[in-house]
Amino acid sequence: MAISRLLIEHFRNLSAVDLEFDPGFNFLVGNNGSGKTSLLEAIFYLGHGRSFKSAVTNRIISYDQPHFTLHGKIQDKQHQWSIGLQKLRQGSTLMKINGEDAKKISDLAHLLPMQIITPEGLTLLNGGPSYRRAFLDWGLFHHHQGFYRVWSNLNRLLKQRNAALQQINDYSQLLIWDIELVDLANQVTKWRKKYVETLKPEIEKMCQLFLPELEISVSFSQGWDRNTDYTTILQTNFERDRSVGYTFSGPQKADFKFKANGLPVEDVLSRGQLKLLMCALRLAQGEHLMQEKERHCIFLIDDFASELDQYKRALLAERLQQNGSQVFVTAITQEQLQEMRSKNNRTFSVKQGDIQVI
Ligand SMILES: Nc1ncnc2c1ncn2[C@@H]1O[C@H](COP(=O)(O)OP(=O)(O)OP(=O)(O)O)[C@@H](O)[C@H]1O
Repeated sequence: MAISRLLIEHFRNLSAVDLEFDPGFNFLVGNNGSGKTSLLEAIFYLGHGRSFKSAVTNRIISYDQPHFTLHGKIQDKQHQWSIGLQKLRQGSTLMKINGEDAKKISDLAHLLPMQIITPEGLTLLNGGPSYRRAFLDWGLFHHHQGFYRVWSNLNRLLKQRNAALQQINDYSQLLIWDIELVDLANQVTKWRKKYVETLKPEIEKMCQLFLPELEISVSFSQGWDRNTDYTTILQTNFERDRSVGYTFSGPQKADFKFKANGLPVEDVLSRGQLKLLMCALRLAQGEHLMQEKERHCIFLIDDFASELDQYKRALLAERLQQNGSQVFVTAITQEQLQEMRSKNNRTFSVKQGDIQVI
């Protein structure tokens, strides 16, 4: 999957951009504040319906403009799609796929599997468990067609149960929710466990390459005691859940943890090592998708040079070239990109929101 052309209107400081990309490497070079990250953010927005930087969409729309518009042409070996997304300041979103209205952002997300390697992305390792659940669920979303429906139902049901907990005083009143909740929780957990099992060898291989000096181990916790069935957990936790006002245990508490030589990575690794581990995880997940589903991810790499030494930069470049994905990389100067140069690449200069091919 690759973006061949992208039109952007009123997205941060990118007021009018029309670019044709290389299916391989695309380098974005420019000074601080010129608009490099904004371009990555626009691509990310097209595939997720949200930003990786800001939760408030109105801050992304160019100042004094009523909306932003993104329009992309996407292609794989056999197919081509035209996708569009417009976000209005008063809140509504319009989405189109091949000229037809798209109802759900998940339709766009299916077309554009993406991996980001940005400073914000370090939350995968040093942020809360929700970031690591999102990592696993990203994989399940792209590997299992039915995952999104089950996952959405699970979240909806948990919300309803939490609201009900504040109003009832007898567990029997919750049973109607819990029978369905247990089924959904078990299904999501079964998928997550299986995914971790199949991804683990890929992660180990990639960690050997990027962090050979460390022994990285991964572990999955499902969100409740693994020796007790979820039905029993919900029943026995009822009074506690009622007193805190939400469902304390369950798949909404699952985590996927990483240790280096037996210690939590966020406590012992340097920032550069954390960045390398993040690269290893993102690459492992992208390559796993390619092997299982023959689908290429698009890699968005912001501030590529920072915190990586020359050798590690070359290693990341080599690995990305081998897997044949489309890659977008930002840097302040062209020199920082020396290790990334390959046959297929295009370089863009970014100056105050104006982007030109060099
Ligand atoms: N809603 C908006 N409307 C217009 N401009 C904006 C908006 N939000 C942010 N900006 C500006 O857009 C510019 C784009 O910043 P961006 O993060 O893309 O820079 P960058 O080239 O990645 O810089 P750096 O190398 O410092 O990371 C900044 O100057 C910022 O102040």
